[in-house]
Amino acid sequence: APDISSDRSALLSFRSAVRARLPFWNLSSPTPCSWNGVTCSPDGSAVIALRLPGKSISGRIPPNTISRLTNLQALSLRANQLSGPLPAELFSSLTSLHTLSLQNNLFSGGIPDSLFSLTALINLELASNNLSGPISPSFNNLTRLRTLYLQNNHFSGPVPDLNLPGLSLFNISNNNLTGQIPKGLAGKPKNSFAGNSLCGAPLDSCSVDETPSVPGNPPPDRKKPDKKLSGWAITGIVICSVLGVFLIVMLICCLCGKGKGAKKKTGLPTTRREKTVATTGGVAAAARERQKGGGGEDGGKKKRLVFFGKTKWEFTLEDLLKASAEVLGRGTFGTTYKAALDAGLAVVVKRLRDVNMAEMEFRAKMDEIGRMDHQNLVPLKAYYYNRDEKLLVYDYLPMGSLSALLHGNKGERRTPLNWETRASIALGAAQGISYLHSHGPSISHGNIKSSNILLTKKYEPRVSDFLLARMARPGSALGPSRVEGYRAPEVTDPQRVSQKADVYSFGVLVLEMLTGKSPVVGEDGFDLPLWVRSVVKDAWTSEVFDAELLRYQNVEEDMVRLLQIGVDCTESYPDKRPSMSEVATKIEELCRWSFDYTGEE
Ligand SMILES: Nc1ncnc2c1ncn2[C@@H]1O[C@H](COP(=O)(O)OP(=O)(O)OP(=O)(O)O)[C@@H](O)[C@H]1O
Repeated sequence: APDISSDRSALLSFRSAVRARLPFWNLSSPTPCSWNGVTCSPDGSAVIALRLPGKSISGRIPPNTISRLTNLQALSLRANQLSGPLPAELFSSLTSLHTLSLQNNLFSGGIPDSLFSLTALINLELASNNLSGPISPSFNNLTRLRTLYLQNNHFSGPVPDLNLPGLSLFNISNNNLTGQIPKGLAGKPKNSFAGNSLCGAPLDSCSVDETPSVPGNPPPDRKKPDKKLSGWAITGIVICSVLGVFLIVMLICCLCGKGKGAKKKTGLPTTRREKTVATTGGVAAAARERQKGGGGEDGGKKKRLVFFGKTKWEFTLEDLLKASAEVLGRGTFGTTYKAALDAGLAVVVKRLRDVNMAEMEFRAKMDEIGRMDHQNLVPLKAYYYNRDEKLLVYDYLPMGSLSALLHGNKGERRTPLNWETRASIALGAAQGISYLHSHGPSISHGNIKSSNILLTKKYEPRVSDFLLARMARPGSALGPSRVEGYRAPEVTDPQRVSQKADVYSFGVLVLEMLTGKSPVVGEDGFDLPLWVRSVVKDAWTSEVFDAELLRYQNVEEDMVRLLQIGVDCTESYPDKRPSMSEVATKIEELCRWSFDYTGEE
């Protein structure tokens, strides 16, 4: 029979064996049921869940501690520094486990067979460790499995044919897996398999030599020892590539030197972050081309940039054309460049594509955008219009976008965003959007997402790209894939995004900031608000937060409050969503409460 005092002593042995930042446990209490991270059965007779994510627990899981919690149904030790082999001892004793999360640790070696005896398992998360060896077909024993996360490890060999009807969240990306994806997994999203040497649906089909030669054969277990490249071959390839790139660069330089003034088909750089060769300037070449060619009727005033606000320094279109440009990316409305003007000033130029607006209408629209003036918006500095070329000029924000910060390279040089910064970014963005909404019920941003939240050096947010959504030609680039994750369910026409739909997108953004998960996961239909709701419903709330946020102790309750705001904003029915100004007020209250936010610079 369950005995809470023996569970209590098991927890205490665990606690003394790990010198971790464990939460406060009131040791004078006779039962552990009120201890932080501990959940008991309703009658208080046994510990059924232990959740200690992000508590700096390192080394091996101490034997004969957690394994004595034999009624445990949920165990999360994710985002710690646990190492050594996966705890086989634990798996053989915790037979009631339905959720096991050991994600983001340093476990190594293979998966012990005892794991496959945990037949009650529903959620299994072993991602982001150093696990290796094959993925065993014995996963088929875990017939109730709904989540299987094995990504970011070193698993190798073929993918077994898994026949688990309930499996909805599945990811084996970024391993060393090879061969053909079994038919049973063909319906899973592409991203689940990325970063391996796999072929077959949903990825590209296997080339002829990779498919079985006799029809009906099982998928080949591709053995490719002969395909391995020797160190010398790799060195050769690297040297050739470097030489190749060098030659191409030289060639471009020569062409540009000769071609000054001469017409080139296009001066636009094509690759991301590619620097164009000075003076032929990326934006320049194309714009100049159009001016001379199609835009011949333009004269006088029409050639000028129209400036807004108090600009200390006005530059001319010529200055812009002379500047060297760097492609920042291709967005919904065209290509975005960073242009370095003389005197060390940098601006961002958006070359609009697919905008077929009459001149009057376009200029009126620009005036409307140019009038928006708020500390949390990226102001439109200037614009240029002629029939074939429309340019928008903004300030350049050197810290880049929130999206890049959240999902960009998680290398060591990167400063993780702490709770205070994230909450302040959410607040500033809410205030910026709320300011836009205050200009009338028909005014909405239309394209709220993390790549449109730019940051200053002090990590203050500036919302960009506002009011542009309505300019996209119907059916043009505002394609579903890029914005889908943020788009409210009722939106059918991306040109008509209501304020309540903005609130929905903002809610997704808040959930993105808290979970660290990108809502734009591609064609796999991952729905961030739905996922957060399902995890919260399972009373598993602390599991949703980004591992980086879990370092910050004592703010979990505040994080849950912000999470609730994000959940409220993403209600399916627009009328149930709060207004943007309500959201801004709530987040401001939360910031004042959580870290003495004063609202002053
Ligand atoms: N003013 C700016 N300062 C610094 N980086 C910027 C600025 N404006 C845009 N960027 C960055 O340039 C890249 C391309 O931006 P762009 O707006 O063209 O595309 P997007 O934001 O990905 O999509 P969309 O067009 O739908 O908004 C993005 O990474 C964005 O964060």
